[in-house]
Amino acid sequence: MSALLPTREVEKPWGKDVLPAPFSAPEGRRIGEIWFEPPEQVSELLVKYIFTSEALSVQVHPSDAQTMAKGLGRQGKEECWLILDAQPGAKLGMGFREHVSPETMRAAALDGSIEQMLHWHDVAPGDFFYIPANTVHAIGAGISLIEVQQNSDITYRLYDYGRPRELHLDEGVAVSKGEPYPVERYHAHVPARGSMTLADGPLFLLDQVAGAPSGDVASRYAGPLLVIPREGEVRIAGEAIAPGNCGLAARLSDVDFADNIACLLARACAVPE
Ligand SMILES: O=P(O)(O)OC[C@H]1O[C@](O)(CO)[C@@H](O)[C@@H]1O
Repeated sequence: MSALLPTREVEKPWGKDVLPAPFSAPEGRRIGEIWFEPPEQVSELLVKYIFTSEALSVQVHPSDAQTMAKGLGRQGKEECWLILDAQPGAKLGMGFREHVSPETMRAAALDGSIEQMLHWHDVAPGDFFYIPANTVHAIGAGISLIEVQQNSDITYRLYDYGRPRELHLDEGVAVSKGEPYPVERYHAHVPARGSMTLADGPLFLLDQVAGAPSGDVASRYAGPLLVIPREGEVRIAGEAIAPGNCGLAARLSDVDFADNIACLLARACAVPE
C-alpha cells in the first residue's frame, strides 16, 4: 500500500485561483484548502494546506467534551497553523482585544463589528500558532499555511463578511471564550530548517525535524505517524514523498531522513474514553 495520502481539493469563496507550486488549481476553480484524507491508522488527525485571497469567516470550534455532551461523539476541533507565506500586512485574528459578554459578541457578530473586536496579529513565514477549541479566530487574506487539526469538520461561523453562507450564532456564541488569546503561550517562531516541538499534546504531537530526529523526539513517536515534507523528499518504506504531499508511516523506523530534509511529524495522543 502506498504511503502517500490521497488529497482532496476544497473550493472556498476565500480561496485562490492560482496556487503556489507545487500545487495548481484546476481552471476556473477557487481552491482554499488541500486536504490529506486521514488514514485509518491516524484517523484522529487531518492535515490541510490553506490558501487565502480573502479572510475566512470569524469562527469558533467546539471541544471534544462539548460535542460529546451534545451526543455528536468526539468531534472537537483544536488546530494549529504554520505560516508558509504571508503577503505584507497579512494577519490572523485570535481572541478578543478585551473581554466581551455573550450578548455583546452576538450583537457584534450580527453587525460585523466583531471583526474589529478581534486581536489581529501580523504574521510572517515561520510563525506558528496553536488554537485551542473555543478560541474565536479568523485567518486573514494573503496567507498560505499548513494546518494540523483534530479530524472534525465542525466550524461555527459567527460572521462571514456578508457572504451568503450559513452562520451558526447560537452554537458559536455558546462555545466561544469572550477573552484575549494568550499569544505568548501558543505562538512560536519556527526556522525553515531546524528541529522544534510545535505541539506536545494532550490531543496530538507535532514536531519539525531537520535531518534525523533526536532520540528524544524519536521516543515520543511510537506507532503510526504522518510525515509532511517541507524541504526535500522523505522516503517512507522506500517510497519518496515530496513537499506538497503527506505520507503515512507505520513506524518511525520506516522513515529515511536524509541530512538535507526538513519535515513535520504528527501523531495523535491517546485520549481517555
Ligand atoms: O467556514 P470557513 O470560513 O470556510 O472556514 C472553515 C475553515 O476554517 C478552518 O477552521 C481554519 O480556521 C479550517 O479548518 C476550516 O476548513
